[in-house]
Amino acid sequence: MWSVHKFGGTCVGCPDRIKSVAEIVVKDVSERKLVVVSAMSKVTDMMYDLIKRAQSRDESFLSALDAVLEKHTSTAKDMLEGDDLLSFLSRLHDDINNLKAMLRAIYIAGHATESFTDFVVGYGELWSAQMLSLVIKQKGYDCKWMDTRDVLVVNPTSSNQVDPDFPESERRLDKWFSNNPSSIIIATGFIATTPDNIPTTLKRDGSDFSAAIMGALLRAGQVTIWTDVDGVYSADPRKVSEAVILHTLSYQEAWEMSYFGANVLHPRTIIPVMRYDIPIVIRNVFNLAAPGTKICRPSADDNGEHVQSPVKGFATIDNLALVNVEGTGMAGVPGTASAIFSTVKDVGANVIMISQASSEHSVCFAVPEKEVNSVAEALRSRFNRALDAGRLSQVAIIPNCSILATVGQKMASTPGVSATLFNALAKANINIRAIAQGCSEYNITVVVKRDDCIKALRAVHSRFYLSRTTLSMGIIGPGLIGATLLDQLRDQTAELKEKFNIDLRVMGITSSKKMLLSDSGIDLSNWKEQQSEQGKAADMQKFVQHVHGNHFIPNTVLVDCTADSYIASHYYDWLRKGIHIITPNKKANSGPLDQYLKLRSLQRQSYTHYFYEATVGAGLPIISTLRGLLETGDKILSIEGIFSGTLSYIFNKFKGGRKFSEVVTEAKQAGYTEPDPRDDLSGTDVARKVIILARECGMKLELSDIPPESLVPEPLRAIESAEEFMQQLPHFDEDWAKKLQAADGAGEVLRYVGVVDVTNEKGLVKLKSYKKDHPFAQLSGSDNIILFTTERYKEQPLIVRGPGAGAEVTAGGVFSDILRLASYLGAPS
Ligand SMILES: NC(=O)C1=CN([C@@H]2O[C@H](COP(=O)(O)OP(=O)(O)OC[C@H]3O[C@@H](n4cnc5c(N)ncnc54)[C@H](O)[C@@H]3O)[C@@H](O)[C@H]2O)C=CC1
Ligand SMILES: N[C@@H](CC=O)C(=O)O
Ligand code: NA
Repeated sequence: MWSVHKFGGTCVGCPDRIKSVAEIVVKDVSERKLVVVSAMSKVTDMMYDLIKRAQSRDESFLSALDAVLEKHTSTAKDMLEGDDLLSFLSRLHDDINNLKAMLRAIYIAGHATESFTDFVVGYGELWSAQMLSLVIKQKGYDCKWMDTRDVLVVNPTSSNQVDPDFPESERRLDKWFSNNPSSIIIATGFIATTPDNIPTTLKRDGSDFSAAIMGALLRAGQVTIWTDVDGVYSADPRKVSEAVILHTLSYQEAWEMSYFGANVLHPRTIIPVMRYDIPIVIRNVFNLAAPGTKICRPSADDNGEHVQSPVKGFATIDNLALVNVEGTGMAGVPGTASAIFSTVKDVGANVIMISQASSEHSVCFAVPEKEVNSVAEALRSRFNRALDAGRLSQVAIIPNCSILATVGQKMASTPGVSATLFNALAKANINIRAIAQGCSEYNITVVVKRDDCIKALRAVHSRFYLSRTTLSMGIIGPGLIGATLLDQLRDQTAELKEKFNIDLRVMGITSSKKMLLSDSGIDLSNWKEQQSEQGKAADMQKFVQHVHGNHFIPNTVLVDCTADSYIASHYYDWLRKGIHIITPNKKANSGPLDQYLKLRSLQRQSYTHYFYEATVGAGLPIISTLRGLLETGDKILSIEGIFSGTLSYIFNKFKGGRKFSEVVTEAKQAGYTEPDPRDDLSGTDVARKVIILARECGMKLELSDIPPESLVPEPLRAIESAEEFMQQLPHFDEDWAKKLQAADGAGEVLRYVGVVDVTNEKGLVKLKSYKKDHPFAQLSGSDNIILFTTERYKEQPLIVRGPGAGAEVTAGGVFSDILRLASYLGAPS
């Protein structure tokens, strides 16, 4: 059984490499071996350059020819010795003399015919084949070299390609073997002959094609294509760093991948071997340990890939434009498509993909960008009358497009593949301009904006191949909650990556003064030092652009850990850009009603997520509980509770002769208060939470509809800074002591409560006294308690209770929103 190998120009680029190739050949234990070689790297270009110089009557073709001679002489001297060296050099000199004469003729004529050119460039292969065969012979093996022009017969076709004449080539091959019996043959790639014995070449990717034809002629057991990569990747590794080597591909898959720009093999290469089911193996000459990629007929246990995916790989083509021919006069008119595409053919443009909906009102197709204007012009002139009469409404061009092709033989008959694909694109906020899938189902092609292409490629690759959900995160406001969140992320990201395939990368952290940016993810163990040493002046626009513009991660989330309404005013714009938002900041949801409604309606229409569980009850599941009730059809009657961790703490601790101002200071130090504690004491923070829940229930309330009972002493309300307020507060301790005594005397406790009265469409926020056995009186620390009275929970309300403020629980609530987002985006649960 024959084994065929092909080594490209880089594999035989210098003496050492030629020696390693010889080593690989002799180590192949196959009974008989045929090795196809290209010219040494750069030599084919040097040969074309000789012709160019001679044609333009430039005498320097002589010195350029000397350089060719020198390259091969020194290579041969480095590897060969004795008679072998002498015979090679003597033949080389004869060849160079012949070339000199040929080039002189071209110089005189000022022109080179195609066959003359093919003859000249083919010398590179003749020399590399001879040198390799002599190196193998010197190792003590029987080895012959073959000028493939004696064997391989091809017919040129109209499209600058050639069709092999298999029967004639087979006949000539048999004859060649009877004259040159040997178990190792080194054959020239790229070159061939016409049936009239005129030298020709196999045109583009010729040497791979030579190897495939030889494989077919010999009915070889395998054709190995040696190159400088470990095999075929699931996507271009320069664009997708997580791309993996595919162990097997079917012929059709390899064909589709290579058509779509993946550097696999020219599709033509596959045809001859496919006919006889001969596997092609792509291997790395510089990494013999890598098994490579085997292209073959799929076997029953084909899916030895480490991830069982119906999709094998992804490829892209850039620099395309779509042409859309549209109009009501096309439907049901036979010949329209034929007229469109014959016009495109007349322009000589190549149609890369076609899509037509069954309403027949439009035909859309992709062509190379550089050809689109002439295509559109030709169509407008061809359909001039139809356009004038309105039967066609337009011939439109959509420029700057790219194709993303998803390839896999197992996609056929696997429902859900396209849904997953489109879902991954939707989640990365990528708009699809056109779609094509043939009924062979090997390939789903989508057209996207060129600027989106790499992001699209990464989104679908990670969805199918790695099922790893990668999030690019930007943290705004690293104060108490933000910094605690960063600590929690630091401690948990490795585990999330390993166990759940969730890859969280903080690409930026910004305070109001300084921002720290990273291209691959900030090391969270010392972000504070990095921020102070490398931080740049904060600039929200640049920050967002950095975190979102990073194309190597398909999804972006901004985490707003400020209490700033200015930051909240950006949410609309961010969501529109496809950026997900997570926040404990209450300002957006309790701000002006019209802006809130606009934000929610945008979010509901898009695939972008906005989560804010920590805005009410910090980490306690308040928003999610309410959502669960509403979405399952329960009817909320009222929500009542203690919503302020700060006020809960204050009234839990304000007893036994303690001073009011002291307890407030403690709450602030414990991290329960808002950045300005007056937001808590004034009841505004509770009013905001009541508004958030009321709006969640569909009530259209403004913050001004719920005037809270303020606990901020009247004279301190106008004070500028929070610090000064805290200094002045002790002056009012006596007033507070009296209030407390009054309640205590009545056997009651003070509690600051909020009520969402859904039945009467009202909200209420006030300080109330409760009997000491009331559930609200039983709390401790910063506990919140929230009672949901609903149709289903009417007799006994549904109660959520627990600490409702503080760094760890709040950051934990934000973190769990981040993980919810990851799971919405496809992370495993
Ligand atoms: N502390 C708690 O227990 C809870 C807090 N929250 C909310 O969490 C948010 C953060 O609270 P804390 O961390 O306690 O406050 P904090 O004052 O410690 O942190 C806020 C940070 O945001 C920064 N900041 C303000 N404006 C900014 C801007 N325009 N750009 C960048 N950074 C800016 C501040 O400099 C500060 O570092 C607030 O919205 C608060 O309502 C929600 C639930 C509980
Ligand atoms: N300051 C707030 C923090 C949570 O929203 C509170 O005290 O509840
Ligand atoms: Na919550």
